[in-house]
Amino acid sequence: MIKLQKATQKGLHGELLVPGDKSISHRALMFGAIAEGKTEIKNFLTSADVLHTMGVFKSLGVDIDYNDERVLVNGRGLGHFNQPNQALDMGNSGTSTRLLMGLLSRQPFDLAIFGDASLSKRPLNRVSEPLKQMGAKFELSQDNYLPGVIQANNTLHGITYQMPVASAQVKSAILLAGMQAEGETTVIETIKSRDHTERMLQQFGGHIQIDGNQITVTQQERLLGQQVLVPSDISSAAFFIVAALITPHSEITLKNVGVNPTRIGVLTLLERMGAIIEIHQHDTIGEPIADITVRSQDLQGINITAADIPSAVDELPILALAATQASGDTVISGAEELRVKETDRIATVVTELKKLGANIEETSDGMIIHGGTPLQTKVSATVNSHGDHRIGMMLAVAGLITAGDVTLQDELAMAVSYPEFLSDLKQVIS
Ligand SMILES: O=C(O)C1=C[C@@H](OP(=O)(O)O)[C@@H](O)[C@H](O)C1
Ligand SMILES: C=C(OP(=O)(O)O)C(=O)O
Repeated sequence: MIKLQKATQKGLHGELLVPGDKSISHRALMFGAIAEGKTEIKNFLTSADVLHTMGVFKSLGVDIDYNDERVLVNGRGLGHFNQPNQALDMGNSGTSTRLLMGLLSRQPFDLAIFGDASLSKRPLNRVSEPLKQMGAKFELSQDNYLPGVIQANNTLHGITYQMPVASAQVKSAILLAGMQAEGETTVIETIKSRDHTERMLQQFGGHIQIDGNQITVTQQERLLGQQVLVPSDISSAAFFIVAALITPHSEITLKNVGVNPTRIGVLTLLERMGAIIEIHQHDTIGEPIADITVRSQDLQGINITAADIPSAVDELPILALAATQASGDTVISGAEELRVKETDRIATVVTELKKLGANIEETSDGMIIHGGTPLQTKVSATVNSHGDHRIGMMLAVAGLITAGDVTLQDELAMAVSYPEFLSDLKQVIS
């Protein structure tokens, strides 16, 4: 439990390099492990979720060496893992679980998998169903949840799969299995989700065909170890971008942020709300990177609909906070996916922001935020992350501008994606 810091009259200032991208760090370990030769990863995120992916590969016999400068993965090639002598711990990480169910769906031995209480409530049939159509075998609690077993299996075959839900985890699981399957595997998306798996497969020398929202892979002969530079995580930068926008007299620059077009929904939505965001893009290979500068600014409410959600899915809690300070209403719809994240993020955002005086209502697929309400507590308020890192960080940003004392419970959840968040926040408070 901690007492949240407030912004001063001078606002928030400074330059920050937020940690490496979580989605890309998971994938760099995965591709490094199945490639031949060494993969060196720089600006790797050492947060709890990614360390669970690393732990899984160590249990599977992959030699991984890491220090503050870099991670070195000694790849074993596809299908050359050792049988682990314990169940694989996925912690709190949906990305580890779902991507590894695809990557490990063709192994000569059973793999028991488990996760924490939150992860054990998150649906897995969205990946197990298409993977079973490819020949994979799973035993899951109530056919849908952890704990479970990825059963021994030596053949996979390609499928064509029209995605019923916009999810990069589902798409990636199918592609990672498709790389080990006979024939072609095609995934068709209605709304494009983050494409880090596709980009990294290309970087590691794999074959992939991308035609609009249709992605096809075939069995990969061999992938070769690479140098991977992980951009700073836009999902982490988003907390500082909104903090600067809603705290008077602020100006913050975020360095080397990943601005992959499938991830920048938070920037385009804030721009629709009236924010002026300076984006200075650098030349890079693989993933685009930019320095982002933002100053405090008046915002207006907007409508956020289903087509906007995939590229901003993890940023909706912090966007909801921005909307409490905008003039007019913000209506978020088509966001039912938020109900199956680390918490039901529609319910937790609404419950916790109400404690700080926000005028916000829950709907079945989103929320309505009546903006322009100053955040304040009568005397003091205690808010709770509910064990969800993004809810904890959003509340810490809300605390900056809330009149009255705010205490945050379960702040340690932030370590899932951003262990140094509170000290970085302290650094920009003038
Ligand atoms: O593929 C990924 O790395 C992720 C995909 C998203 O999940 P869904 O695929 O469930 O939308 C996102 O919420 C998660 O934080 C990371
Ligand atoms: C939803 C998230 O992650 P995951 O699905 O990997 O647990 C997140 O980081 O907000």
